[in-house]
Amino acid sequence: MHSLDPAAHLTRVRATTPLVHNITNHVAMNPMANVLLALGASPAMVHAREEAAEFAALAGALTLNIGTLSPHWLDAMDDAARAATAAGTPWVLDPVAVGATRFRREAGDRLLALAPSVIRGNASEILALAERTGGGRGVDSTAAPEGAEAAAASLARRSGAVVAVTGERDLVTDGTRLARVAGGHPLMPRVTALGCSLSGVVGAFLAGAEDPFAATVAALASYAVAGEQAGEAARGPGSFAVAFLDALHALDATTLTEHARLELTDAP
Ligand SMILES: Nc1ncnc2c1ncn2[C@@H]1O[C@H](COP(=O)(O)OP(=O)(O)OP(=O)(O)O)[C@@H](O)[C@H]1O
Ligand SMILES: Cc1ncsc1CCO
Ligand SMILES: [Mg+2]
Repeated sequence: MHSLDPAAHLTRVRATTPLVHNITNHVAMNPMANVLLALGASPAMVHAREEAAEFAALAGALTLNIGTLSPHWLDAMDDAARAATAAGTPWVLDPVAVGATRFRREAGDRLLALAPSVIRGNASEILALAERTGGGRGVDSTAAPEGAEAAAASLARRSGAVVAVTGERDLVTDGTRLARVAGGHPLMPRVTALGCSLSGVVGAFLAGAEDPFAATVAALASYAVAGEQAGEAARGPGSFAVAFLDALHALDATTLTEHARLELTDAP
């Protein structure tokens, strides 16, 4: 068993069916809900400003995603983040394409100031949020997590959040510890919103977790193992998307322990 024990976190998710409140983008809405259901969580996509704060206080975790943002949604996100923090509910920020436009940069800064528990993005997004470099190609990354280690660690220290950077090999840091998570499959970035959906899965693992760093590593490890297994069955992006839901649903604690490829070290 690994010292981070991802299997214990997966077992908790399955036993508790956490309610995950998501204010996500139009593209991710359906795939993300399906991924969360396949995992064994209970997703709810609730956006209206009139109810976002009230709902966030009921949920086990909240996730905010700026992928297809509008001013009204951003206000709802702000309300939801404040309500989550007041209720002690962990929340995840997914800063989609945060380097691309001024609106996204300002939204990223505004949500970052509300103290997310975890920030999960691709390498270009984390570089843009942390140090205004690494613009990416719209929502896609043009950088690798290896090049974002120092930026992720300093963002974690500055914000108090756990920072997860995904790509071929993911990394997770709380500014002190750094974990690398290998696995997944090259077809994963060929299916839209799998990263957005992963941010939802991180939310599910945060609900009721004592150590958000270990919970985030467990979420990414579960995704990596399911992705690897789906890749064996897939013939392309279409069949991969279906196989991935099936693999996540079938994933059990023993398989996760056997197949998770984790490295734990000190943050730079
Ligand atoms: N080349 C790759 N090989 C293996 N796994 C990968 C690869 N690229 C991405 N992944 C995996 O795909 C998942 C989504 O990460 P990615 O970095 O593509 O998110 P993203 O860019 O935010 O996606 P999106 O915005 O489309 O939702 C992660 O589990 C990551 O480990
Ligand atoms: C394609 C796309 N455009 C805005 S959000 C999104 C989903 C992947 O981030
Ligand atoms: Mg993304």
